[in-house]
Amino acid sequence: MKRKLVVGNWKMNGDRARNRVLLDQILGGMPSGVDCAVCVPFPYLAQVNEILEGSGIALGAQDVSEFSDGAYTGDVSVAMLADWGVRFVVVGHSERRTLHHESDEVVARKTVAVLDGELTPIVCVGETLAERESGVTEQVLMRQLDALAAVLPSAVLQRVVIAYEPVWAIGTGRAATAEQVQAVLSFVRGWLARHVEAANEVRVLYGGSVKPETAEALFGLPDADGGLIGGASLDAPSFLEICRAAANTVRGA
Ligand SMILES: O=C[C@H](O)COP(=O)(O)O
Repeated sequence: MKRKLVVGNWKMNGDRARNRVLLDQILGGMPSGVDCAVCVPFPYLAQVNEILEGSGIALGAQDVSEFSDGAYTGDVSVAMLADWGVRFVVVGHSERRTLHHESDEVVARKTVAVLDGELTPIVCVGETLAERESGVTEQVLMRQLDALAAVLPSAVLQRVVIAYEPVWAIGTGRAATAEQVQAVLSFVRGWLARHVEAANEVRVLYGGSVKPETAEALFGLPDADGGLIGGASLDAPSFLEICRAAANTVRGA
């Protein structure tokens, strides 16, 4: 059974002093048997890279430009992220899709850029509450995933991490039920089976109000390979407990 991956997405939170305290606590309690990354705001990449040096916890970013360089004021390229030791890049988070109007095609092009730069994209997909209630969850996921397959050959697509994040569960305290999550993860796995050679090797994460109390049940689902954690990743005891839950689901299997 593959190790689970737990990724903390700090979103637009933190400052140098708080980052140091949070990471010292996390580094002091990180269990073995789980892969872990933290995706931090751009200004803190250098600081966090230095703190994480040699720790086994990977550094991640929360967005990237689809372009390699040039007149793109305010944007950050894949090469710049790699320069600071970044290994994972969240792409197409629903907050960027909504607040920055990122289309499926933009998300796909950013994913290509990340893969071209030899980093690992964590591509977020998920439906809104209105879409779920209208019964079009699978169509939405299919559209978001098909946009990736349109620009990525199968062998390259194999290297993405997919994060299923129902928009209605993000930051709301209302996590999807285990049944709801497994149904969608299995749909994603089925899509992968049609597009890549080794669908079971691709990591598929769940994100949306994951808490220490719900982590083990969610990560223990047949198609879950870990989680993308927002709010709870800012609290070291909660994040560590979520990481332990991820490690336990593998040990107990
Ligand atoms: O990237 C993380 C997700 O948006 C989940 O955030 P949350 O755990 O605060 O609901």
